[in-house]
Amino acid sequence: MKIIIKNGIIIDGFRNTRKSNILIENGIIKAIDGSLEAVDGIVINADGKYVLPGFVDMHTHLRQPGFEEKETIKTGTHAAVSGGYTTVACMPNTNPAIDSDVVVEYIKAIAKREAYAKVLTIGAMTKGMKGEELTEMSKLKDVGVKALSDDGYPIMNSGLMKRVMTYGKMYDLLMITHCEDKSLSGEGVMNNGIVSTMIGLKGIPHEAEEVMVARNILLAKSTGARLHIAHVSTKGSVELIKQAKCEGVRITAEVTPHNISLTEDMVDGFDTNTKAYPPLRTQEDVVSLIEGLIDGTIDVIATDHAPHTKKDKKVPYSQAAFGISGIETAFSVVNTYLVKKGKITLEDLVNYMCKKPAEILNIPTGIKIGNPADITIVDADKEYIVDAEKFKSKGKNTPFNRKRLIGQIEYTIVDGKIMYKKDEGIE
Ligand SMILES: NC(=O)N[C@@H](CC(=O)O)C(=O)O
Ligand SMILES: [Zn+2]
Ligand SMILES: [Zn+2]
Repeated sequence: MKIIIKNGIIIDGFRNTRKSNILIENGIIKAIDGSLEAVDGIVINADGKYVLPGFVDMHTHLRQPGFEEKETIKTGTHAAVSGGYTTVACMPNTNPAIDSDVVVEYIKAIAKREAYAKVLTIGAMTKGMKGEELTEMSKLKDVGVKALSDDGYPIMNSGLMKRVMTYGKMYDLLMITHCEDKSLSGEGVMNNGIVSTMIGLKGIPHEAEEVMVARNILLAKSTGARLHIAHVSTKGSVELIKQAKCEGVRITAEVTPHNISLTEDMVDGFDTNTKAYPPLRTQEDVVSLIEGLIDGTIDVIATDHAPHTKKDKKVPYSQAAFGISGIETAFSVVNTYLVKKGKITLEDLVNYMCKKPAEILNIPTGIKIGNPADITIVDADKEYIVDAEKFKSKGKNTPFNRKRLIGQIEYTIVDGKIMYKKDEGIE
């Protein structure tokens, strides 16, 4: 099957932006040429649109197996392509956790049958994510996990974390850490500060994150493991990561779209859709996270797509589940709050949402001849009002509901197949 994408502005991921045409054949980018003529295949008119490499999300919760009422591999990847993502790496906090080769194979089998996007797996660091016993990393590596993480269940025991990193280094597996010192975050449900005091909710202090960022940096330094800090949310963490990079520690980091666009003030009103780990922080933190992206301290924007049911969220704030369903709004949030405000360019967005995560996960990316045809076409100026009820995700839990955002996904092409087209359900 052939597809030709005509007259779009191509941001190829190699800092070479130009107006041209792309020919896709047998799932591969076959030619990029301004003089390409129509072929006997599908012609997509991308005039006035941007043609980008497919987004890569290195932090997605697909919930299957075990929490299919929140999301499944099918609905989560349907949401992914409607958000412009062609590859997602799924976190292991499922039930059972992704802590053995059997669970990885199970996910791969379902993804092969049902997924709209490519699914990579992240294995657990400890069995059942209990923070007690290491998983069999060599087996996980053999079945293709891209990284290890106990996301959601931070490993409090430093000795154990050091052993995880020592073995992780042996198998050259990326260590993705959710940095939260439970003894400091305690019963907290939002950022600890003026707002939490005013509205009477228990706070999570910034040092709950920073203590663990610092510890994990020290352990990565001594073991030589490759460390990736998940969902960085504070100014102090940015400073610690910056210093670690200066010292040559093998470290990368990500931020979420919500942590670089919203602040703790949103919690006033008790909308449980603002509740996530890490919590929405202060304006000073937001500024520092964006500076971190710009100066290269932070490498990646990852969604931490964390779908929950209405039942999980329709409870008092303190009891609601942590997490935001974010994969369908990620592009427009980053476009609205960063690109349209002149803080970063669309080329930068491609760097944070395609290039860097693909490099860290060691998968091909970018629009160049011979690469898999993973392509997202966007209208960067189109405004729309978010309607969570229309999400493909089962999780309608978004703090952006009914907000006006700029930028819409027009097409998402995975391995040369159109997996999403705006206004048209592709089932
Ligand atoms: N981010 C969240 O608030 N929740 C995540 C877990 C996590 O990423 O820590 C979830 O699985 O629901
Ligand atoms: Zn986490
Ligand atoms: Zn997560």
